Amino acid sequence: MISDLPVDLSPAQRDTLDAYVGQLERVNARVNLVARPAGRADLERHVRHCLALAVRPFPDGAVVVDWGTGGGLPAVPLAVAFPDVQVVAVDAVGKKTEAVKLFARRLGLENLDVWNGRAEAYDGPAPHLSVSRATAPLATLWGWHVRARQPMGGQTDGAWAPGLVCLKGGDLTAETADLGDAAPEAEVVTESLADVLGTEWGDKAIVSVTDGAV
Ligand SMILES: C[S@@+](CC[C@H](N)C(=O)[O-])C[C@H]1O[C@@H](n2cnc3c(N)ncnc32)[C@H](O)[C@@H]1O
Repeated sequence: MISDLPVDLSPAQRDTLDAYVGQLERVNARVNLVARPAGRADLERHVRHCLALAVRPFPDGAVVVDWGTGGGLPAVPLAVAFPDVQVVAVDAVGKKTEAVKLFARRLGLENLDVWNGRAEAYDGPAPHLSVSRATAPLATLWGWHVRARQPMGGQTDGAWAPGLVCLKGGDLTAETADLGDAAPEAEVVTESLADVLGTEWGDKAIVSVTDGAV
């Protein structure tokens, strides 16, 4: 069973994540969903990475859009961890969104929807929060979020504030500066994953972007 998760999950949720890893491994053999190597241990590592976003809860009832979900990362792990959140997995590639639809059906994830198309043209359920991993620079992600978002109508103590929460790696100086130029009102907070997942994750971070809108 998948271990060392940065969040407490029930045995049933862990079983679902295990089943997801199995499905991803099988489908990835014919549709390129996750970059190789993509053996079971690699895929479990991707799930662990995505669940770092669960260091803070997403508010119950929130719509959370995952821009550029690929094989469902982080959409699927978040839908498993937060059954009271509606997650929408967005990707431009139809084969990928078809695979994520299959996973949602097979895993019984009723809170996971899928939208196929380019993020720039998204007209699915409006996000209160957006998430993303390895898809686009911060300024682009923030632009997609702001164009599509709806107000949450308040903030939940301890939970992520309405806005963008994404997983990033490497030097973020240029990306953050570009976001500042495009959206001077945006506030960026970067948290090292070393604190969440251990020191070997020190080159990766959770980056959250808000602008005071709730
Ligand atoms: C490197 S993959 C990352 C996939 C997944 N988030 C992960 O962490 O494994 C980037 C994904 O973003 C999608 N993508 C890139 N630009 C996009 C856009 N403008 N609209 C929708 N999807 C996009 C690609 O099709 C691809 O599946």
